[in-house]
Amino acid sequence: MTDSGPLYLTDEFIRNNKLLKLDKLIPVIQNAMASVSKNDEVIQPPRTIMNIPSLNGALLSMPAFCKYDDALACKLVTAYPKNADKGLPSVQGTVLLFDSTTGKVCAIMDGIEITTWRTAAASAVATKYLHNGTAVLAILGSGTQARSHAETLDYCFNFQQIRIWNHKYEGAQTLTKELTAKGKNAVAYHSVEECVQDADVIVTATFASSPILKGKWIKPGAHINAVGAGINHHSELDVDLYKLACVYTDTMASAETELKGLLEEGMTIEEVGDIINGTKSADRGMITVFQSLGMAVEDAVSAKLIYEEYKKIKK
Ligand SMILES: NC(=O)C1=CN([C@@H]2O[C@H](COP(=O)(O)OP(=O)(O)OC[C@H]3O[C@@H](n4cnc5c(N)ncnc54)[C@H](OP(=O)(O)O)[C@@H]3O)[C@@H](O)[C@H]2O)C=CC1
Ligand SMILES: O=C(O)C1=NCCCC1
Repeated sequence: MTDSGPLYLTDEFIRNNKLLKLDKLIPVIQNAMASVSKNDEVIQPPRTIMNIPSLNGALLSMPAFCKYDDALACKLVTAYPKNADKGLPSVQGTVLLFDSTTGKVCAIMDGIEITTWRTAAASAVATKYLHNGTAVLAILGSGTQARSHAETLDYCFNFQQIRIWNHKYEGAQTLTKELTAKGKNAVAYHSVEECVQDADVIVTATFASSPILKGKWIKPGAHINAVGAGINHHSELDVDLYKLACVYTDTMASAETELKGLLEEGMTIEEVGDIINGTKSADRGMITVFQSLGMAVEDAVSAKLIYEEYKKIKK
């Protein structure tokens, strides 16, 4: 019996062959978020986060199984915030996709495309279920996640204006120019306060280790997708903002450890999946925060989608 070994799909191949298109990815991520909040459909142990302080880096191990998509996978991902100095992405990874019936590895995939788009897709789903307005999008940060969030949220909600702030203004200008070249009404800002004033939807996607976004700047009813993980996953927003808002996350199992600081402040946190499933209802008049942690099941269902799309083009 011959075995040619697992398929290997690079980020470039996934990107060039459009194996992760938003119209297919968003429903798959929505279903994964909903499934997490139904007890029997996802197996996803809290991820291992190995911080390496001497190197200013971290390695995360993220296994998951999703019954609905029959997706069994494990992502290993690193976060090295200073990598831009070396011309490398800050977040890099590899996803192993397994045959769930035998445990055999069927594909090895680079993890940048998956991480980039599944994170933005999760924010889009959260925005859809927690918010009504759609006029102004403000993005804090101008890196990979800022880009994918601009594209994905605009694809879903067709914003009238996209505002960009970055701690280095040149980054905001560069992303603004890219968006303008794609026909968007995009504006770069020097000040966070001005950038988020009257914004309907805000994204924070930075490595900031102390708050960059304050509650007093946010208009009532605005929705925030807090994506960045600096020192921890809740370092970009000030405590006043969390106190003003209804706070949601993707999985409480990870929140117990990764959002311990917020829980210890007495904050109530709920899963977006419960809102999708209709088992809880969102108060849409309130400021809402989706504290995105990132889930292994999102990687698993994205890898499965890529694999299925790959099989179609190879037929
Ligand atoms: N929730 C989730 O599922 C995921 C979360 N993440 C997190 O999202 C964040 C962004 O990741 P990604 O876009 O891939 O990274 P990038 O390196 O591509 O972008 C990082 C952005 O943060 C800015 N930045 C860096 N340091 C600071 C600082 N001290 N204060 C304010 N801004 C800063 C950078 O600006 P400049 O380049 O000009 O220095 C850049 O705009 C990270 O925290 C990452 O860990 C990533 C993947 C998934
Ligand atoms: O979910 C992920 O993938 C990540 N989350 C936090 C930082 C790095 C990647």
